[in-house]
Amino acid sequence: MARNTLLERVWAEHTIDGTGGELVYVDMHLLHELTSPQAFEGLREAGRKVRRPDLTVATADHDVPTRSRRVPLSDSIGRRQLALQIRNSREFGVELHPMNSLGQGIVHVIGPQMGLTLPGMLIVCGDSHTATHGAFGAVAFGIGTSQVEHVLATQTLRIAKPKSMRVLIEGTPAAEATAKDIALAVIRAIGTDGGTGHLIEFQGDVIDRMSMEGRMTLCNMAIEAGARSGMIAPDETTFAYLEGRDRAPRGEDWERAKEAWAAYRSAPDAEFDREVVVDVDGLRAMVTWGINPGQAVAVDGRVPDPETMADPVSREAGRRALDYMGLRAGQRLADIPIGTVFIGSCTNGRMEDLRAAAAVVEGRKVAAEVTALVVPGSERIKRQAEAEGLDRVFTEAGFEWRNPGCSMCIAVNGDRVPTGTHSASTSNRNFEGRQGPGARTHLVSPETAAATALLGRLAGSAEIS
Ligand SMILES: CC(C)[C@H](C(=O)O)[C@@H](O)C(=O)O
Ligand code: SF4
Repeated sequence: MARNTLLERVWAEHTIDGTGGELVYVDMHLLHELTSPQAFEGLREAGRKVRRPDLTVATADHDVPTRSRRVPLSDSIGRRQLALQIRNSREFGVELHPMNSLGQGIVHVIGPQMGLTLPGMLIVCGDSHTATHGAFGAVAFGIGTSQVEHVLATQTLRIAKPKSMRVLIEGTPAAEATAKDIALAVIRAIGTDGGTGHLIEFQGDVIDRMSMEGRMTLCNMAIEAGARSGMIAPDETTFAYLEGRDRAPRGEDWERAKEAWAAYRSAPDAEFDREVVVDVDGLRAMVTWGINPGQAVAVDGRVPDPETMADPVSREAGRRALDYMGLRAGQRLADIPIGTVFIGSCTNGRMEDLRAAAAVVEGRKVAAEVTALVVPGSERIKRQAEAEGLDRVFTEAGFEWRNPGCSMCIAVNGDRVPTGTHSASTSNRNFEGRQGPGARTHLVSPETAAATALLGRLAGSAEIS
């Protein structure tokens, strides 16, 4: 039985007395347009209100077009969902950051950016990558549409506590390895079902040194290791990120909050339901070669041979991956021609990601055969990047500079990878068809995506000098 862990502590604080721990209170409910219309419809039919509109915030991200905001949406379901979101938010008094507003962005980007995401909170959203918010020491996880309705109506959720799992990251990665590369290494090590039923707490010196953006990238991908969520104990890095954010506490409240937050950590003698150590010593820039995020190797490596894999499940998955990806065992990753490069998503669409990619791109040109796009994670990030001149760095190199949204992460509004061609993408999922029918996705860091765009083949940023 787990005890004295960060998860246990936050969970206990949210358990509603007399319910045997099965009912928890929700501090922040985030909404997007895809998984909320039916939930509001349910409320309407039952004649109910939103219990705590002050703890409920909505944004438009999945369906928004990123090319031009003025053109009619090509997708009529998307158009309907966006219209319903506006109507529902008005009718139920929910704060909405719609398309073309300063607050708009991918839900997992705007929560932290606005200071809505704070240590010790219990946060839910009808979206699996809600795990991202765990980077602040919050318990944050995705829920289904019927649960969205339950939270809207009651501000509570009936749910069993996940098991707790410690992933201790050890060793010193190579300078080129980013949080994304560490995330891919973790998933490769523990498997895409390695975290099933658990909430992962990441620990170790690498985590202590990691920026908030990096921690969000890592927690974002905990879900791709099968976990319910990811979590990192708050520290000075967390506080420095939050200080002065719109909704973060201020003045004396800030001092008091910081003191309280410092206690959100697993005790030295904490017992987890499961513990694993992942060694990232010397880790290089990583790239996926297959159709799940665990099928990853160093970018200067070769496509593995499934026939040499001891585990029959991995062998079969490897065969299937090579078939879908059109790759041969032993082929150099660097020989795969890349037609599309996508920098964006809730995994790697933040300021630090855009700065890192721009530093690689600056003064260089995108290879002739590559279509490359940068989609900032939020409108504020877009404007900040423009203030820093990053948009010009990208556009002068031949990248398209888009409006914020989920975009090519999930192939909406025509932001697709052409069938049968390869993309380098900073998103988090490389499942068959994820970036369009027959699209062949390679997951990478922003730096690797940038270098790949310049060379027209998979390449780490170390290759650009
Ligand atoms: C649409 C939404 C429910 C989905 C999720 O839950 O993750 C999406 O954001 C994704 O990344 O596949
Ligand atoms: S950016 Fe991608 S992973 Fe993130 S919420 Fe949007 S569709 Fe899901």
